Amino acid sequence: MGASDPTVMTTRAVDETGEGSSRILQTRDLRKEFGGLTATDDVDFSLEEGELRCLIGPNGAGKSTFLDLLTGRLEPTAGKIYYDGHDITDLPSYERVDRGISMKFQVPSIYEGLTVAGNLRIPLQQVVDGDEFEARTREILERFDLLAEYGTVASNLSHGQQQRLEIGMAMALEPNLMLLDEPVAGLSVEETAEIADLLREISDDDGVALIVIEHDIDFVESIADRVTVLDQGSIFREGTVEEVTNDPEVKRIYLGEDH
Ligand SMILES: Nc1ncnc2c1ncn2[C@@H]1O[C@H](COP(=O)(O)OP(=O)(O)OP(=O)(O)O)[C@@H](O)[C@H]1O
Repeated sequence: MGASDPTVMTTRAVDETGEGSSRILQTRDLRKEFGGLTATDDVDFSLEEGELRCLIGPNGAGKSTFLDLLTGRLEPTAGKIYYDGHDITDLPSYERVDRGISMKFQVPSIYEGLTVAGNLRIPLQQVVDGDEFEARTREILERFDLLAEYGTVASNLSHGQQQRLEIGMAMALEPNLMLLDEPVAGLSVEETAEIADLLREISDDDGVALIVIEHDIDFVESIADRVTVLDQGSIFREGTVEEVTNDPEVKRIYLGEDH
């Protein structure tokens, strides 16, 4: 996609009015500089509703910076972010959350001193009335296989359970787009498979679009609809898992020749 491509301009103009596009997210020339370093280099990215996209790339490629721009944790140096047809570039994080963008960061952001149910109540109280509260808490805990841990203090959960709780907390907000930074880092094979199943379900059954940053290429292969490869702040390749993992240039910069 180039800035001079007239079809891109037309699609985006329609998108801004919210008409006729199934894209949940688009960025336009999105740029982030840190001093003299360009971490995000004029990125044009788009994501369809309900799509599960993995973001891969070498260390320092700009993956976390890109996600932080989408969440509003970082302000872009230039460029635009469109969500559901609307320009959200200048919206603060909490308004993005209100509009349906949920985030799960690399470092678990659960409250370790609260019980599992207590953690879930924090996002739930933003969306559910008193009457439904308890039923909805139990429903989510059951779905994320945590009902037996209802009263457990979160610091006593396994790492895999903590990750599931945090994804459950993100889902409690009934998002349309969920952003996850390395959700299976440090998990066992079994725990990783559980998270893979959950993320596929969230995309397939709930119709939530997901962007998942991940280094574990086997995990990427098991979940992604499409993959975006970032390198030096730019989109290097985009395609199906097969297209991307079989690309000799991607193998060279990222996967290693013998993958
Ligand atoms: N707050 C910051 N101040 C200065 N430079 C930063 C800051 N955050 C990131 N960078 C730099 O921006 C570049 C992109 O970093 P980023 O963390 O986005 O990459 P990444 O692809 O997520 O890497 P990794 O896979 O190692 O997490 C790196 O060169 C990094 O050192």
